[in-house]
Amino acid sequence: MTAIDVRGLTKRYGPETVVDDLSFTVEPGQVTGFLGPNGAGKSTTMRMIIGLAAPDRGTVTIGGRRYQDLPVPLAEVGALLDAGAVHGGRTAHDHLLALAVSNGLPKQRVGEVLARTGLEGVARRRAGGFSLGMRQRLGIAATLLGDPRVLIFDEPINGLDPEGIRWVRDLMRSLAAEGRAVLVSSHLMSEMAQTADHLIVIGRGRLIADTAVSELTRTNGESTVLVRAPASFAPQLVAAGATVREGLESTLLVSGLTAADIGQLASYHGVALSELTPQRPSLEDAFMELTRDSLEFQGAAA
Ligand SMILES: Nc1ncnc2c1ncn2[C@@H]1O[C@H](COP(=O)(O)OP(=O)(O)OP(=O)(O)O)[C@@H](O)[C@H]1O
Repeated sequence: MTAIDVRGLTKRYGPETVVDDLSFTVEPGQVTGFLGPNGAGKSTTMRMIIGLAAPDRGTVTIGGRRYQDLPVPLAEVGALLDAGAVHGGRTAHDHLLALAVSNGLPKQRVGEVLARTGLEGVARRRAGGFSLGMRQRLGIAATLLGDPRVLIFDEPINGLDPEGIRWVRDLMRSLAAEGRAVLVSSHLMSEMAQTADHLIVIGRGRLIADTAVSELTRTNGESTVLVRAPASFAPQLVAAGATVREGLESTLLVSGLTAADIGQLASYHGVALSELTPQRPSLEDAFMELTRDSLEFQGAAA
């Protein structure tokens, strides 16, 4: 069954429509990346999914039911929208215990989620003194308390160090491998390329793309070819209609011609190529291409 089903979701704040007729589904067993430039409406959409904001139009269901109708919400969906929202005076253990008791969840889950998030050693320390990375782990531990089938994380790697980022990435992947649906927002495309199986891309509240990660990089983004050749070849490429940029270590990054075209051109001019490598467009390139028209502020052309 579809884990999260968003249909025609619309939210206005004053005159602004910040989420605009948005429809998508989040499937179990995979990480779905929720991407968009700042202000695109990702957090607002996530807040509507878990009933923290009311849509002006449209519906959201989790496993076929509205969040408000879930008997024990934490047992169906865990959401981390703001890692800072932890009672600083409580220990990590007591924070989780209070959550478990008030939600009618078994107390032994506290030890289990502390273990899963690597917080056992600091369980008796006050959360107020935690580093950002530890607070993030504690926030994630709370989402796992009810052993939910659906998990929602808003920018979970923001501000983390490389080790913390890797830990969050591995956890998301393992949660999906257990058959859970994982929706994770980010504006870091490179991160999503390594974490997500599927992508929902939005801009100005509207759906821009709903696609497998592999498909997005295949169909979007300008493809380039890395060429290693004598410098005299650059003007010949330009004359043949290519756009040429300088790459690292005296390489040329060529767009507008295929590798086969470049090979033929080199042969025609008697140029010896020592490398000719088509570059796969990065997810970052694909994303920039997709969202170019939906950015609120565009840098002026140099
Ligand atoms: N409670 C609110 N009242 C008024 N405007 C709001 C409110 N919440 C969000 N907005 C506006 O809605 C738009 C979308 O914000 P949202 O936080 O959902 O975007 P986002 O994609 O999560 O962006 P970011 O990556 O910057 O967090 C923004 O223009 C924001 O200023």
